[in-house]
Amino acid sequence: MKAPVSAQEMKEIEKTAASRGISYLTMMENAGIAAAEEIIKEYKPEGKIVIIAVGKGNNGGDGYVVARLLQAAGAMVMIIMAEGLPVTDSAKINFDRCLQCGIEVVQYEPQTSDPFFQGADFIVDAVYGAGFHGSFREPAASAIRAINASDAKKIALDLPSGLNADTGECAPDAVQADTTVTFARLKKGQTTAEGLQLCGKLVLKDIGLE
Ligand SMILES: NC(=O)C1=CN([C@@H]2O[C@H](COP(=O)(O)OP(=O)(O)OC[C@H]3O[C@@H](n4cnc5c(N)ncnc54)[C@H](OP(=O)(O)O)[C@@H]3O)[C@@H](O)[C@H]2O)[C@H](O)CC1
Ligand SMILES: [K+]
Repeated sequence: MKAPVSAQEMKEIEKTAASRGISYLTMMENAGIAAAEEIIKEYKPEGKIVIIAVGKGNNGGDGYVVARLLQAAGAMVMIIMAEGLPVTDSAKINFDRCLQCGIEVVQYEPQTSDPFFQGADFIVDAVYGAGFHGSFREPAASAIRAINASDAKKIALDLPSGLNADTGECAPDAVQADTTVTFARLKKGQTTAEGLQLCGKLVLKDIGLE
């Protein structure tokens, strides 16, 4: 198996792939397809309630792709934005695609959103991935507490939100995942005992970068 990488090393691998003609949008689509395949195989979400919690970066972008694919697979999907609208180009495109598919996308608001987290069969954690640093700030902090408080099975994309990709340091209240689907390479933070524990079952998926 290839060596685990830091967030910066992952960015370099993505940059090299981009220079070979794989667009960032394709990388995001491949990541979403890989995660959705694993969720469908492992959890059979057809007819189940799936809440996708998204951040504003590319991890959130992966979440928008997963939302579209799980809806196509027959799940009842709703997206909750924990940090507002997407800010990266690829995430914005996938946000628009979700709207075009008629997927409900709402802003996290504790009173209305927490019951959705409580009633979900599955929660996909796409709030933060390799770009996370520091500690949680509101409103994401409350959304992440609600995710952890839910009995739903939790699937994290790339890393559980709150796990530092480089150091394995875990923010207080970091998402405790049942399964983490990580893309292209393991991240260094997933090799520490605490980081690995937070990931639950860790699944590495090739997304065609190397
Ligand atoms: N590995 C691959 O080949 C691919 C990975 N993809 C996915 O992209 C993410 C990494 O995306 P990135 O946009 O770099 O980072 P994140 O989405 O994890 O988060 C970045 C945003 O979150 C903000 N942030 C970070 N920490 C905090 C915090 N403590 N509080 C509030 N906000 C925070 C950050 O803002 P800053 O300006 O403060 O840095 C960003 O806005 C990777 O994990 C994969 O899931 C791609 O899909 C392509 C293929
Ligand atoms: K995540």
